[in-house]
Amino acid sequence: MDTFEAPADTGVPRGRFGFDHQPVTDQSFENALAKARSRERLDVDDAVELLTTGTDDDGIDHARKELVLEAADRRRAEVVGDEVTFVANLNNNVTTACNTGCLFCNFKDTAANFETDSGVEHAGFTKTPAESRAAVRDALERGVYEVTSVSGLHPAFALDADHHEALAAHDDPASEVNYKPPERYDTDPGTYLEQMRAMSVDGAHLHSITPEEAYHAKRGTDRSYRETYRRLRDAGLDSVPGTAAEILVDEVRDVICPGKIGTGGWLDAMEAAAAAGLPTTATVMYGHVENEAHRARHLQRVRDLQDRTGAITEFVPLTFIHRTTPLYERGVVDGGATTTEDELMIAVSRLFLDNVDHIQSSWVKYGDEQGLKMLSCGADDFMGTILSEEITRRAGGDHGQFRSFEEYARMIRAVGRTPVERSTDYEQRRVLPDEGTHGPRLGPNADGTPLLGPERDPTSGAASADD
Ligand SMILES: C[S@@+](CC[C@H](N)C(=O)[O-])C[C@H]1O[C@@H](n2cnc3c(N)ncnc32)[C@H](O)[C@@H]1O
Ligand SMILES: Nc1c(NC[C@H](O)[C@H](O)[C@H](O)CO)[nH]c(=O)[nH]c1=O
Ligand SMILES: N[C@@H](Cc1ccc(O)cc1)C(=O)O
Ligand code: SF4
Repeated sequence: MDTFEAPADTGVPRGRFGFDHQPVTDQSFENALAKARSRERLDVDDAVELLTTGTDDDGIDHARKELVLEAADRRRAEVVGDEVTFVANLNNNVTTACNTGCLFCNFKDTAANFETDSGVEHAGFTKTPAESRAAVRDALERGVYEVTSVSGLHPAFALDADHHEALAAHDDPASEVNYKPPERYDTDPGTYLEQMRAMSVDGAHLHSITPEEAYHAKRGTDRSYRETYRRLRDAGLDSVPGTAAEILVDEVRDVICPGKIGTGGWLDAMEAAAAAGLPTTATVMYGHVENEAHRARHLQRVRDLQDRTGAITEFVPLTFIHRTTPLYERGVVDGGATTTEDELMIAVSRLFLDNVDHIQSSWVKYGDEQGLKMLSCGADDFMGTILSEEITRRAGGDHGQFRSFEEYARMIRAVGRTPVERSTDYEQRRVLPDEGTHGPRLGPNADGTPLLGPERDPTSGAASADD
Protein backbone atom coordinates (compact mmCIF):
# COMPACT_ATOMS: atom_id res chain seq x y z
CA MET A 1 0.00 0.00 0.00
CA ASP A 2 2.54 2.58 -1.07
CA THR A 3 0.39 4.26 -3.73
CA PHE A 4 -1.32 6.62 -1.27
CA GLU A 5 -0.18 9.85 -2.85
CA ALA A 6 -2.68 11.88 -4.80
CA PRO A 7 -1.25 13.45 -7.96
CA ALA A 8 -0.58 17.19 -7.77
CA ASP A 9 -3.76 19.30 -7.77
CA THR A 10 -6.18 16.55 -6.90
CA GLY A 11 -7.30 15.18 -3.57
CA VAL A 12 -8.06 11.73 -4.99
CA PRO A 13 -6.46 9.07 -2.75
CA ARG A 14 -5.54 6.75 -5.59
CA GLY A 15 -4.84 3.12 -4.94
CA ARG A 16 -5.95 3.16 -1.32
CA PHE A 17 -9.23 1.29 -1.71
CA GLY A 18 -8.68 -1.19 -4.51
CA PHE A 19 -11.76 -0.01 -6.43
CA ASP A 20 -12.82 -1.85 -9.59
CA HIS A 21 -13.62 1.39 -11.37
CA GLN A 22 -10.53 3.39 -12.27
CA PRO A 23 -10.09 6.49 -14.44
CA VAL A 24 -8.74 4.65 -17.49
CA THR A 25 -10.25 5.24 -20.94
CA ASP A 26 -9.88 4.66 -24.67
CA GLN A 27 -10.82 8.27 -25.30
CA SER A 28 -8.53 11.28 -25.69
CA PHE A 29 -8.93 14.63 -23.96
CA GLU A 30 -9.08 16.43 -27.33
CA ASN A 31 -11.90 14.25 -28.64
CA ALA A 32 -13.88 14.61 -25.44
CA LEU A 33 -13.48 18.40 -25.53
CA ALA A 34 -14.50 18.53 -29.19
CA LYS A 35 -17.66 16.55 -28.39
CA ALA A 36 -18.43 18.87 -25.47
CA ARG A 37 -18.00 21.97 -27.62
CA SER A 38 -20.27 20.65 -30.35
CA ARG A 39 -22.97 19.61 -27.86
CA GLU A 40 -22.67 15.93 -28.65
CA ARG A 41 -23.87 13.76 -25.79
CA LEU A 42 -20.88 12.78 -23.64
CA ASP A 43 -20.24 9.27 -22.34
CA VAL A 44 -18.49 8.16 -19.16
CA ASP A 45 -15.05 8.04 -20.84
CA ASP A 46 -15.50 11.59 -22.13
CA ALA A 47 -16.41 12.77 -18.63
CA VAL A 48 -13.34 11.03 -17.17
CA GLU A 49 -11.09 12.75 -19.73
CA LEU A 50 -12.58 16.17 -18.93
CA LEU A 51 -12.55 15.66 -15.14
CA THR A 52 -8.89 14.58 -15.19
CA THR A 53 -7.85 17.02 -17.96
CA GLY A 54 -6.65 13.91 -19.77
CA THR A 55 -5.73 10.48 -18.50
CA ASP A 56 -2.54 10.59 -20.60
CA ASP A 57 -0.82 12.35 -17.70
CA ASP A 58 -1.06 12.35 -13.92
CA GLY A 59 -2.28 15.55 -12.28
CA ILE A 60 -4.05 18.53 -13.75
CA ASP A 61 -3.06 20.31 -16.97
CA HIS A 62 -4.04 23.89 -16.25
CA ALA A 63 -4.30 25.05 -19.86
CA ARG A 64 -6.69 22.16 -20.57
CA LYS A 65 -8.65 22.91 -17.43
CA GLU A 66 -9.32 26.45 -18.67
CA LEU A 67 -10.66 25.01 -21.95
CA VAL A 68 -13.12 22.79 -20.06
CA LEU A 69 -14.30 25.70 -17.91
CA GLU A 70 -14.72 27.91 -20.99
CA ALA A 71 -16.77 25.27 -22.79
CA ALA A 72 -19.01 24.90 -19.74
CA ASP A 73 -19.43 28.65 -19.32
CA ARG A 74 -20.43 28.96 -22.98
CA ARG A 75 -22.91 26.11 -22.61
CA ARG A 76 -24.42 27.77 -19.54
CA ALA A 77 -24.88 31.01 -21.50
CA GLU A 78 -26.56 29.13 -24.36
CA VAL A 79 -28.88 27.12 -22.12
CA VAL A 80 -29.96 29.67 -19.49
CA GLY A 81 -28.43 33.03 -20.39
CA ASP A 82 -26.92 35.47 -17.91
CA GLU A 83 -29.43 35.33 -15.10
CA VAL A 84 -28.26 34.03 -11.72
CA THR A 85 -31.09 32.69 -9.62
CA PHE A 86 -31.55 32.13 -5.89
CA VAL A 87 -34.45 31.27 -3.61
CA ALA A 88 -35.67 32.87 -0.38
CA ASN A 89 -35.60 29.81 1.86
CA LEU A 90 -35.27 28.57 5.41
CA ASN A 91 -33.52 25.35 6.45
CA ASN A 92 -35.61 23.81 9.19
CA ASN A 93 -34.12 20.43 9.99
CA VAL A 94 -36.29 18.43 12.39
CA THR A 95 -33.78 16.22 14.19
CA THR A 96 -30.09 15.33 14.30
CA ALA A 97 -30.72 11.92 15.92
CA CYS A 98 -29.43 9.26 13.51
CA ASN A 99 -27.84 5.82 13.76
CA THR A 100 -27.07 5.32 10.06
CA GLY A 101 -23.41 6.08 10.70
CA CYS A 102 -22.33 7.68 7.40
CA LEU A 103 -18.60 8.31 7.75
CA PHE A 104 -18.66 11.68 5.97
CA CYS A 105 -21.33 13.12 8.25
CA ASN A 106 -21.01 15.06 11.47
CA PHE A 107 -24.58 16.38 11.41
CA LYS A 108 -25.88 13.32 13.19
CA ASP A 109 -25.86 12.58 16.91
CA THR A 110 -26.12 9.03 18.26
CA ALA A 111 -29.82 8.52 18.86
CA ALA A 112 -29.26 6.86 22.26
CA ASN A 113 -28.12 10.25 23.61
CA PHE A 114 -31.64 11.58 23.08
CA GLU A 115 -33.23 8.96 25.33
CA THR A 116 -34.75 10.32 28.52
CA ASP A 117 -32.51 8.23 30.78
CA SER A 118 -29.26 8.59 28.79
CA GLY A 119 -27.69 11.24 31.04
CA VAL A 120 -25.43 12.25 28.11
CA GLU A 121 -24.97 15.95 27.34
CA HIS A 122 -25.10 16.57 23.60
CA ALA A 123 -25.55 19.41 21.14
CA GLY A 124 -28.22 17.70 19.05
CA PHE A 125 -31.88 18.69 18.71
CA THR A 126 -35.31 17.38 17.88
CA LYS A 127 -38.21 19.70 17.07
CA THR A 128 -41.84 18.86 17.69
CA PRO A 129 -44.29 19.59 14.85
CA ALA A 130 -45.42 22.68 16.81
CA GLU A 131 -41.83 23.96 16.98
CA SER A 132 -41.35 23.35 13.25
CA ARG A 133 -44.55 25.20 12.53
CA ALA A 134 -43.44 28.19 14.62
CA ALA A 135 -40.08 28.36 12.82
CA VAL A 136 -41.81 28.23 9.42
CA ARG A 137 -44.42 30.84 10.38
CA ASP A 138 -41.68 33.20 11.50
CA ALA A 139 -39.74 32.71 8.26
CA LEU A 140 -42.89 33.21 6.15
CA GLU A 141 -43.52 36.49 7.95
CA ARG A 142 -40.05 37.52 6.87
CA GLY A 143 -40.83 36.73 3.22
CA VAL A 144 -39.44 33.24 2.74
CA TYR A 145 -40.82 31.15 -0.16
CA GLU A 146 -39.36 27.68 0.50
CA VAL A 147 -38.69 25.56 3.57
CA THR A 148 -35.94 22.96 3.13
CA SER A 149 -36.03 20.24 5.76
CA VAL A 150 -33.57 17.32 5.90
CA SER A 151 -33.19 15.27 9.06
CA GLY A 152 -31.52 12.40 10.82
CA LEU A 153 -33.31 9.05 10.85
CA HIS A 154 -34.65 9.27 14.39
CA PRO A 155 -35.68 5.79 15.61
CA ALA A 156 -39.03 7.15 16.85
CA PHE A 157 -39.84 8.76 13.47
CA ALA A 158 -42.58 6.90 11.55
CA LEU A 159 -44.95 7.87 8.75
CA ASP A 160 -48.14 7.82 10.83
CA ALA A 161 -49.85 6.03 13.73
CA ASP A 162 -50.30 2.81 11.71
CA HIS A 163 -46.62 2.77 10.86
CA HIS A 164 -45.78 3.14 14.58
CA GLU A 165 -47.98 0.15 15.30
CA ALA A 166 -46.41 -1.97 12.55
CA LEU A 167 -42.88 -1.12 13.72
CA ALA A 168 -43.67 -1.78 17.39
CA ALA A 169 -45.09 -5.21 16.49
CA HIS A 170 -41.65 -6.59 15.61
CA ASP A 171 -40.01 -8.93 18.15
CA ASP A 172 -36.97 -6.70 18.51
CA PRO A 173 -37.92 -3.41 16.84
CA ALA A 174 -34.62 -1.63 17.64
CA SER A 175 -32.41 -4.14 15.86
CA GLU A 176 -34.88 -5.33 13.22
CA VAL A 177 -36.35 -2.04 12.02
CA ASN A 178 -34.38 0.74 13.77
CA TYR A 179 -37.42 1.64 15.91
CA LYS A 180 -37.94 2.77 19.48
CA PRO A 181 -41.20 4.32 20.65
CA PRO A 182 -41.39 8.12 21.16
CA GLU A 183 -41.93 7.66 24.92
CA ARG A 184 -38.26 6.68 25.21
CA TYR A 185 -37.08 10.12 24.11
CA ASP A 186 -36.85 13.60 25.61
CA THR A 187 -38.64 15.07 22.60
CA ASP A 188 -41.14 13.35 20.29
CA PRO A 189 -40.58 14.39 16.64
CA GLY A 190 -44.20 13.42 15.88
CA THR A 191 -44.86 11.53 12.65
CA TYR A 192 -43.57 12.41 9.19
CA LEU A 193 -47.12 13.30 8.14
CA GLU A 194 -47.52 15.59 11.15
CA GLN A 195 -44.24 17.33 10.37
CA MET A 196 -45.31 17.78 6.71
CA ARG A 197 -48.61 19.33 7.78
CA ALA A 198 -46.82 21.56 10.28
CA MET A 199 -44.22 22.85 7.80
CA SER A 200 -46.46 23.34 4.76
CA VAL A 201 -48.42 25.88 6.77
CA ASP A 202 -49.74 29.11 5.21
CA GLY A 203 -48.55 28.47 1.64
CA ALA A 204 -44.89 27.64 2.33
CA HIS A 205 -43.28 25.47 -0.37
CA LEU A 206 -42.02 22.38 1.46
CA HIS A 207 -38.81 20.80 0.05
CA SER A 208 -38.17 17.69 2.12
CA ILE A 209 -37.81 13.90 2.48
CA THR A 210 -34.64 12.74 0.76
CA PRO A 211 -34.64 9.17 -0.62
CA GLU A 212 -32.98 8.03 2.63
CA GLU A 213 -35.74 9.65 4.69
CA ALA A 214 -38.38 8.10 2.42
CA TYR A 215 -36.80 4.72 3.13
CA HIS A 216 -37.06 5.41 6.85
CA ALA A 217 -40.70 6.49 6.42
CA LYS A 218 -41.55 3.08 4.95
CA ARG A 219 -39.10 0.80 6.75
CA GLY A 220 -40.44 -2.51 8.00
CA THR A 221 -43.52 -2.37 5.74
CA ASP A 222 -44.22 -3.42 2.16
CA ARG A 223 -45.40 0.07 1.23
CA SER A 224 -43.75 1.30 -1.99
CA TYR A 225 -41.73 4.50 -2.33
CA ARG A 226 -44.46 5.75 -4.65
CA GLU A 227 -47.23 5.26 -2.09
CA THR A 228 -45.00 6.78 0.61
CA TYR A 229 -44.30 9.91 -1.44
CA ARG A 230 -47.99 10.14 -2.38
CA ARG A 231 -48.98 10.13 1.29
CA LEU A 232 -46.33 12.74 2.11
CA ARG A 233 -47.44 14.89 -0.83
CA ASP A 234 -51.04 14.74 0.34
CA ALA A 235 -49.84 15.98 3.73
CA GLY A 236 -48.12 19.01 2.18
CA LEU A 237 -44.79 17.95 0.65
CA ASP A 238 -44.10 19.99 -2.53
CA SER A 239 -40.69 18.83 -3.79
CA VAL A 240 -37.88 16.45 -2.89
CA PRO A 241 -34.18 17.15 -2.19
CA GLY A 242 -31.93 14.75 -4.08
CA THR A 243 -29.38 14.45 -1.32
CA ALA A 244 -28.35 11.05 0.06
CA ALA A 245 -27.01 10.48 -3.47
CA GLU A 246 -23.39 10.89 -2.35
CA ILE A 247 -21.68 8.85 -5.10
CA LEU A 248 -24.09 6.57 -6.95
CA VAL A 249 -21.65 3.67 -7.26
CA ASP A 250 -22.00 0.95 -4.65
CA GLU A 251 -18.29 0.23 -4.18
CA VAL A 252 -17.94 3.82 -2.94
CA ARG A 253 -21.10 3.71 -0.81
CA ASP A 254 -19.79 0.54 0.83
CA VAL A 255 -16.85 2.60 2.17
CA ILE A 256 -18.48 5.94 3.09
CA CYS A 257 -22.07 5.03 3.98
CA PRO A 258 -22.53 1.26 4.35
CA GLY A 259 -25.71 1.81 6.39
CA LYS A 260 -27.46 3.77 3.65
CA ILE A 261 -29.75 2.63 0.84
CA GLY A 262 -27.81 1.59 -2.26
CA THR A 263 -27.66 3.19 -5.68
CA GLY A 264 -30.69 1.20 -6.89
CA GLY A 265 -32.75 2.25 -3.87
CA TRP A 266 -31.89 5.90 -4.36
CA LEU A 267 -32.90 5.78 -8.02
CA ASP A 268 -36.14 3.93 -7.20
CA ALA A 269 -37.07 6.53 -4.60
CA MET A 270 -36.39 9.43 -6.98
CA GLU A 271 -38.45 7.83 -9.74
CA ALA A 272 -41.25 7.27 -7.26
CA ALA A 273 -41.16 10.91 -6.13
CA ALA A 274 -41.43 11.97 -9.77
CA ALA A 275 -44.27 9.50 -10.35
CA ALA A 276 -46.08 11.04 -7.38
CA GLY A 277 -45.86 14.38 -9.22
CA LEU A 278 -43.09 15.89 -7.11
CA PRO A 279 -40.22 17.88 -8.66
CA THR A 280 -36.80 16.84 -7.33
CA THR A 281 -33.22 18.05 -7.22
CA ALA A 282 -30.17 15.81 -7.56
CA THR A 283 -26.77 16.08 -5.90
CA VAL A 284 -23.32 14.57 -5.87
CA MET A 285 -21.14 14.60 -2.74
CA TYR A 286 -17.58 14.26 -3.97
CA GLY A 287 -13.98 14.78 -2.90
CA HIS A 288 -13.52 11.90 -0.45
CA VAL A 289 -12.54 8.33 -1.39
CA GLU A 290 -13.92 8.25 -4.94
CA ASN A 291 -12.03 8.81 -8.18
CA GLU A 292 -13.03 10.47 -11.46
CA ALA A 293 -14.47 7.22 -12.87
CA HIS A 294 -16.98 7.22 -10.00
CA ARG A 295 -17.82 10.89 -10.52
CA ALA A 296 -18.44 10.22 -14.22
CA ARG A 297 -20.64 7.18 -13.56
CA HIS A 298 -22.63 9.18 -11.04
CA LEU A 299 -23.33 11.82 -13.69
CA GLN A 300 -24.48 9.11 -16.07
CA ARG A 301 -26.94 7.71 -13.51
CA VAL A 302 -28.38 11.16 -12.89
CA ARG A 303 -28.71 11.87 -16.63
CA ASP A 304 -30.41 8.49 -17.23
CA LEU A 305 -32.79 9.19 -14.35
CA GLN A 306 -33.64 12.57 -15.83
CA ASP A 307 -34.26 10.97 -19.24
CA ARG A 308 -36.84 8.78 -17.50
CA THR A 309 -38.48 11.38 -15.23
CA GLY A 310 -37.79 14.94 -16.43
CA ALA A 311 -38.40 15.89 -12.79
CA ILE A 312 -34.93 17.17 -11.83
CA THR A 313 -34.98 20.94 -11.58
CA GLU A 314 -31.32 21.41 -10.61
CA PHE A 315 -28.11 19.51 -9.98
CA VAL A 316 -26.09 20.41 -6.90
CA PRO A 317 -22.41 19.43 -6.59
CA LEU A 318 -21.63 19.26 -2.86
CA THR A 319 -17.93 19.28 -2.13
CA PHE A 320 -17.01 17.11 0.87
CA ILE A 321 -16.33 19.24 3.97
CA HIS A 322 -13.84 17.07 5.82
CA ARG A 323 -12.56 18.73 8.97
CA THR A 324 -14.62 17.18 11.76
CA THR A 325 -15.86 14.03 10.03
CA PRO A 326 -15.02 10.40 10.85
CA LEU A 327 -13.52 9.87 7.37
CA TYR A 328 -10.89 12.51 8.09
CA GLU A 329 -10.46 11.98 11.81
CA ARG A 330 -9.86 8.25 11.30
CA GLY A 331 -7.31 8.95 8.57
CA VAL A 332 -9.34 7.35 5.77
CA VAL A 333 -8.84 10.53 3.71
CA ASP A 334 -6.31 13.36 4.00
CA GLY A 335 -8.70 16.15 3.03
CA GLY A 336 -11.34 17.14 0.50
CA ALA A 337 -11.31 18.08 -3.16
CA THR A 338 -8.97 20.80 -4.42
CA THR A 339 -10.37 24.03 -5.90
CA THR A 340 -9.37 22.74 -9.34
CA GLU A 341 -11.42 19.59 -8.83
CA ASP A 342 -14.36 21.69 -7.59
CA GLU A 343 -14.29 23.82 -10.74
CA LEU A 344 -14.03 20.80 -13.02
CA MET A 345 -16.90 19.07 -11.19
CA ILE A 346 -19.17 22.06 -11.82
CA ALA A 347 -18.04 22.39 -15.44
CA VAL A 348 -18.37 18.71 -16.35
CA SER A 349 -21.78 18.55 -14.62
CA ARG A 350 -22.94 21.35 -16.94
CA LEU A 351 -21.49 19.67 -20.04
CA PHE A 352 -22.60 16.12 -19.24
CA LEU A 353 -26.11 16.82 -17.90
CA ASP A 354 -27.58 18.08 -21.16
CA ASN A 355 -31.08 17.43 -19.80
CA VAL A 356 -30.83 19.38 -16.51
CA ASP A 357 -31.16 23.15 -16.95
CA HIS A 358 -29.72 24.41 -13.70
CA ILE A 359 -26.42 23.74 -11.94
CA GLN A 360 -26.23 25.11 -8.41
CA SER A 361 -23.19 26.71 -6.84
CA SER A 362 -23.39 26.21 -3.07
CA TRP A 363 -21.98 29.19 -1.18
CA VAL A 364 -22.33 27.13 2.02
CA LYS A 365 -19.78 24.69 0.67
CA TYR A 366 -17.51 26.87 -1.50
CA GLY A 367 -17.80 30.24 0.24
CA ASP A 368 -18.79 33.51 -1.45
CA GLU A 369 -15.69 34.11 -3.51
CA GLN A 370 -15.32 30.63 -4.96
CA GLY A 371 -19.11 30.27 -5.12
CA LEU A 372 -19.21 33.33 -7.39
CA LYS A 373 -16.35 31.98 -9.48
CA MET A 374 -18.42 28.83 -10.11
CA LEU A 375 -20.97 31.02 -11.91
CA SER A 376 -18.42 31.33 -14.72
CA CYS A 377 -17.56 27.60 -14.69
CA GLY A 378 -21.02 26.36 -15.70
CA ALA A 379 -23.23 27.09 -12.66
CA ASP A 380 -26.21 29.47 -12.92
CA ASP A 381 -27.97 29.13 -9.55
CA PHE A 382 -26.62 30.51 -6.28
CA MET A 383 -28.69 28.48 -3.78
CA GLY A 384 -30.81 30.21 -1.16
CA THR A 385 -30.81 32.45 1.89
CA ILE A 386 -31.24 29.38 4.21
CA LEU A 387 -31.15 31.38 7.49
CA SER A 388 -29.93 28.37 9.44
CA GLU A 389 -27.28 25.78 8.57
CA GLU A 390 -26.18 22.75 10.53
CA ILE A 391 -24.80 20.12 8.14
CA THR A 392 -21.79 21.98 6.77
CA ARG A 393 -21.10 23.92 9.97
CA ARG A 394 -20.92 20.74 12.00
CA ALA A 395 -18.53 19.21 9.47
CA GLY A 396 -16.16 22.14 10.03
CA GLY A 397 -17.37 24.50 7.27
CA ASP A 398 -17.20 28.21 8.06
CA HIS A 399 -19.01 30.06 5.28
CA GLY A 400 -21.94 31.19 7.41
CA GLN A 401 -25.62 30.39 7.31
CA PHE A 402 -27.36 33.37 5.74
CA ARG A 403 -27.21 35.52 2.59
CA SER A 404 -29.42 38.61 2.34
CA PHE A 405 -31.03 39.77 -0.91
CA GLU A 406 -28.82 42.86 -0.64
CA GLU A 407 -25.70 40.69 -0.63
CA TYR A 408 -27.04 38.53 -3.46
CA ALA A 409 -27.77 41.60 -5.61
CA ARG A 410 -24.36 43.13 -4.94
CA MET A 411 -22.36 39.95 -5.48
CA ILE A 412 -24.15 38.86 -8.66
CA ARG A 413 -23.98 42.33 -10.23
CA ALA A 414 -20.29 42.54 -9.33
CA VAL A 415 -19.63 39.61 -11.69
CA GLY A 416 -21.69 41.22 -14.45
CA ARG A 417 -24.76 38.99 -14.19
CA THR A 418 -28.45 39.56 -13.46
CA PRO A 419 -29.80 38.65 -9.98
CA VAL A 420 -33.15 36.80 -10.11
CA GLU A 421 -35.31 35.60 -7.24
CA ARG A 422 -36.86 32.22 -8.14
CA SER A 423 -39.36 29.70 -6.87
CA THR A 424 -38.11 26.20 -6.01
CA ASP A 425 -39.19 24.84 -9.42
CA TYR A 426 -37.76 27.89 -11.28
CA GLU A 427 -41.20 28.58 -12.80
CA GLN A 428 -41.59 31.92 -11.03
CA ARG A 429 -38.71 34.34 -11.52
CA ARG A 430 -38.27 38.00 -10.69
CA VAL A 431 -35.34 40.15 -11.76
CA LEU A 432 -34.12 42.32 -8.87
CA PRO A 433 -34.30 46.02 -9.78
CA ASP A 434 -31.05 47.99 -10.16
CA GLU A 435 -32.00 50.52 -7.53
CA GLY A 436 -33.41 50.62 -4.02
CA THR A 437 -33.46 48.08 -1.22
CA HIS A 438 -33.96 44.41 -1.93
CA GLY A 439 -36.17 41.83 -0.29
CA PRO A 440 -38.12 38.72 -1.28
CA ARG A 441 -41.38 39.04 -3.25
CA LEU A 442 -42.32 35.49 -4.22
CA GLY A 443 -43.17 34.04 -0.79
CA PRO A 444 -46.82 34.02 0.33
CA ASN A 445 -46.20 36.97 2.70
CA ALA A 446 -43.28 38.59 0.89
CA ASP A 447 -43.62 42.33 0.34
CA GLY A 448 -40.08 43.31 -0.62
CA THR A 449 -38.96 44.11 2.93
CA PRO A 450 -35.27 43.12 3.30
CA LEU A 451 -34.70 39.68 4.79
CA LEU A 452 -32.59 39.98 7.92
CA GLY A 453 -30.18 37.39 9.28
CA PRO A 454 -30.66 34.98 12.17
CA GLU A 455 -29.17 37.54 14.57
CA ARG A 456 -31.69 40.25 13.52
CA ASP A 457 -33.57 40.77 16.78
CA PRO A 458 -32.92 38.61 19.81
CA THR A 459 -36.15 39.77 21.46
CA SER A 460 -38.47 38.63 18.65
CA GLY A 461 -38.94 35.12 20.03
CA ALA A 462 -37.91 33.50 16.72
CA ALA A 463 -36.02 30.22 16.77
CA SER A 464 -32.30 30.99 16.94
CA ALA A 465 -29.86 29.52 14.43
CA ASP A 466 -28.42 27.20 17.03
CA ASP A 467 -31.52 25.54 18.38
C1 LIG B 1 -26.93 15.27 6.45
S1 LIG B 1 -28.00 14.42 5.32
C2 LIG B 1 -29.59 14.75 6.01
C3 LIG B 1 -30.73 13.97 5.35
C4 LIG B 1 -30.76 12.47 5.52
N1 LIG B 1 -30.27 12.02 6.77
C5 LIG B 1 -30.01 11.83 4.39
O1 LIG B 1 -28.93 11.29 4.60
O2 LIG B 1 -30.52 11.90 3.29
C6 LIG B 1 -28.03 15.41 3.84
C7 LIG B 1 -26.82 15.41 2.96
O3 LIG B 1 -25.84 16.25 3.47
C8 LIG B 1 -24.64 15.98 2.77
N2 LIG B 1 -23.51 16.01 3.70
C9 LIG B 1 -23.44 15.47 4.93
N3 LIG B 1 -22.23 15.65 5.48
C10 LIG B 1 -21.50 16.34 4.56
C11 LIG B 1 -20.15 16.81 4.53
N4 LIG B 1 -19.31 16.60 5.54
N5 LIG B 1 -19.74 17.47 3.43
C12 LIG B 1 -20.59 17.68 2.40
N6 LIG B 1 -21.87 17.25 2.37
C13 LIG B 1 -22.32 16.58 3.43
C14 LIG B 1 -24.78 14.58 2.19
O4 LIG B 1 -24.81 14.62 0.78
C15 LIG B 1 -26.10 14.10 2.76
O5 LIG B 1 -26.79 13.24 1.91
N1 LIG C 1 -26.54 23.47 -1.89
C1 LIG C 1 -27.07 23.47 -0.63
C2 LIG C 1 -28.44 23.66 -0.43
N2 LIG C 1 -29.23 23.82 -1.50
C3 LIG C 1 -30.65 23.91 -1.38
C4 LIG C 1 -31.21 25.19 -1.93
O1 LIG C 1 -31.05 26.26 -1.06
C5 LIG C 1 -32.65 25.00 -2.27
O2 LIG C 1 -33.29 24.35 -1.24
C6 LIG C 1 -32.77 24.26 -3.57
O3 LIG C 1 -32.20 25.07 -4.55
C7 LIG C 1 -34.20 23.95 -3.96
O4 LIG C 1 -34.88 25.11 -4.31
N3 LIG C 1 -28.93 23.67 0.81
C8 LIG C 1 -28.13 23.52 1.86
O5 LIG C 1 -28.59 23.52 2.99
N4 LIG C 1 -26.81 23.34 1.69
C9 LIG C 1 -26.24 23.31 0.47
O6 LIG C 1 -25.02 23.13 0.34
N1 LIG D 1 -28.93 20.19 2.94
C1 LIG D 1 -27.92 19.63 2.12
C2 LIG D 1 -27.94 20.19 0.75
C3 LIG D 1 -29.15 20.26 -0.09
C4 LIG D 1 -30.45 20.32 0.36
C5 LIG D 1 -31.48 20.38 -0.51
C6 LIG D 1 -31.23 20.37 -1.86
O1 LIG D 1 -32.23 20.39 -2.79
C7 LIG D 1 -29.93 20.33 -2.32
C8 LIG D 1 -28.91 20.28 -1.43
C9 LIG D 1 -26.53 19.94 2.65
O2 LIG D 1 -26.32 20.85 3.38
O3 LIG D 1 -25.57 19.34 2.29
S1 SF4 E 1 -25.93 11.65 6.08
FE1 SF4 E 1 -28.03 11.46 6.79
S2 SF4 E 1 -28.30 9.25 7.12
FE2 SF4 E 1 -26.12 9.59 7.03
S3 SF4 E 1 -25.49 9.82 9.18
FE3 SF4 E 1 -25.84 11.90 8.33
S4 SF4 E 1 -27.92 12.35 8.88
FE4 SF4 E 1 -27.69 10.13 9.11
